[in-house]
Amino acid sequence: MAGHSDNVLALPSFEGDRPSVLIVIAPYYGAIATQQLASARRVLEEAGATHETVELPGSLEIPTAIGIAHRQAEFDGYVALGCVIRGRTSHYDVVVGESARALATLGLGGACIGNGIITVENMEQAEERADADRLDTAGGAAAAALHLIALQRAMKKAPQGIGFKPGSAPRDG
Ligand SMILES: Nc1c(NC[C@H](O)[C@H](O)[C@H](O)CO)[nH]c(=O)[nH]c1=O
Ligand SMILES: CC(=O)[C@@H](O)COP(=O)(O)O
Repeated sequence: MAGHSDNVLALPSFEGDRPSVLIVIAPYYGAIATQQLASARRVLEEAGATHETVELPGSLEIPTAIGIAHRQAEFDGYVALGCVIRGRTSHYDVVVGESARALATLGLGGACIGNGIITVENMEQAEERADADRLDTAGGAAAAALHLIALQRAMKKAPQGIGFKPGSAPRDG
């Protein structure tokens, strides 16, 4: 199960061209991170993807790490895993908001990223979302990355037009 969805998509198949995925995790809460990693790896392996894992101190560093890997390595996609639990100050809003915004910006820039950063009010909510037999948000994030990789590959194979697109020629005058 991935989150609250009642209509989870089937994993894409890659027909021999195995995607390579980098898992970027901030194991801020150890037991939660262990569950997230196991679930994300299970989903990636079910789809035939290869994977590597890097760790960062906190979720705020995850987008920067993915940006570095996207510029300097050859991964097809990325799974961001972390757990942010609200404290007594506004720092929660910074970590949650900025990590989500930065990941979305990287995605719009062409990185295939599944965002599995858990953002919750308390540990009970975190445990429910990290549990592969309950909400399994890490598995859902791995699946999301795989779907984006499959989409990117399908689009690259789509026939490209030659010259101008109909109706796009510059108009006189
Ligand atoms: N409070 C949590 C953090 N805070 C640390 C930040 O993510 C970051 O590492 C720090 O501000 C230095 O840049 N990180 C989490 O992943 N989860 C938290 O609950
Ligand atoms: C998400 C956080 O940064 C938070 O856990 C830090 O706690 P606090 O806001 O009490 O400093």
